[in-house]
Amino acid sequence: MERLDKWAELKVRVCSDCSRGHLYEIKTGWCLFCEHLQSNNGERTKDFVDVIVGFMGSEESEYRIERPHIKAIIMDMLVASMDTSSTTVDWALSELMRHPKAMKKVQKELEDVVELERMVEESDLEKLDYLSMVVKETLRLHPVAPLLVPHAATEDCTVNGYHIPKKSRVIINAWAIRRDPSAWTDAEEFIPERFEGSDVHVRGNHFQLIPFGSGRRRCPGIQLGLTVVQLMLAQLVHCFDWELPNNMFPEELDMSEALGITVARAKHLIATPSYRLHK
Ligand code: HEM
Repeated sequence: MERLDKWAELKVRVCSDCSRGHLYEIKTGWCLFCEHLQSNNGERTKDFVDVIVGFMGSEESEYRIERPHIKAIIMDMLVASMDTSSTTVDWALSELMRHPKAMKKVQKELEDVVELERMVEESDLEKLDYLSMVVKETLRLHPVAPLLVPHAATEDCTVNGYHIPKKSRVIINAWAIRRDPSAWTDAEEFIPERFEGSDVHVRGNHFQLIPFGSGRRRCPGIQLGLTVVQLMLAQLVHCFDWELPNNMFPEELDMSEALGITVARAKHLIATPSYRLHK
C-alpha cells in the first residue's frame, strides 16, 4: 500500500525545452537529454550520456542512435545494475558479520593501505587483495542471478553427450555450479582465502565461477559492478564497526534466500554501525 501511495504522489513534469513529459525530478527545468545538449560546451567532464548523445543523428557514425535508443540503454543499465550490485554488497556484509575473523582481516588490510585518516577511494582498490577475495567468495556463494539470463542455442550442438537442437532455450544453473564438490572443497563454507594465489576469476573464463555469465552475452557491466561493490563494501567496513542486534551470535544470523530473478536476503540485514575513522 505504501509503495502505491508513493507512485500516486509522483507527478509527470514537462521539460521546458523539448516539452516532453518525464517522471523524474527535473532540477533545471530541462530533461536529461536537453540538460546534456545545453551544457555540452566542454566546460564539464563528459559522462556516459554525453558520449551516446554525441552519436545522435550523426550521418558519419556507423551507429544510428536516437532518443528512444538512449532511453532504452539507460533503462537497461539501471535495471541490470542496481539490484545486482546492492544485493551483492548486502550478502558480502552479511558474510563478514557471520565471519568476524574475515571482517577483522578486511579492516586490518584497509588500515594498512588506507589508514584511518581518510575514506577509501577507487584508486585504493587495486591494493586491497583480501577485499577482492571477499567479493569473489561472496559472488561464488551468492550469485545474484542464480540462473543467469535465458540463452538460446544458435546452432545444433552436443554437450557432454546431450544433444541441444538449434533455438532451444538453455538455462545455466550458476547457483548449482558454485557448490559442485568436484570444483570446490568445502563448497558451502565462506572461505575468501581459497582464492589466494589462484588465477580463478569471475569474468567468465573459469566455468566453475560464472556469477556474470560467460561468452558474448555475459554481463557487460562486470568492471563497473565489481568496482561499485568493492568500493561500497570497503567504505562500509572501513568507516564503521558493525554489531548484530540483541547480542546475537554471528552464527545465528539468518542467511535464507528470497526467491526472485535476483536472489536477495529473505530477511533484511539489521546491524548497528559505530564510526571508526579518526576524522
Ligand atoms: C555485481 C553486479 C552484477 C552482477 C552480479 C551481474 C550479473 C549479470 C548476469 C549473471 C547477467 C546474465 C549473463 C548471462 O546470462 O550470461 C548479466 C547481464 C547483464 N548485465 Fe549485469 N551484473 C552486475 C552489474 C551490472 C552493471 C553495473 C551493469 C551496467 C551498468 C550491468 C548490465 C548488464 C546487461 C546490460 C546485461 C544483459 C547483457 C546481454 O543480454 O547481452 N550489469 N549481468
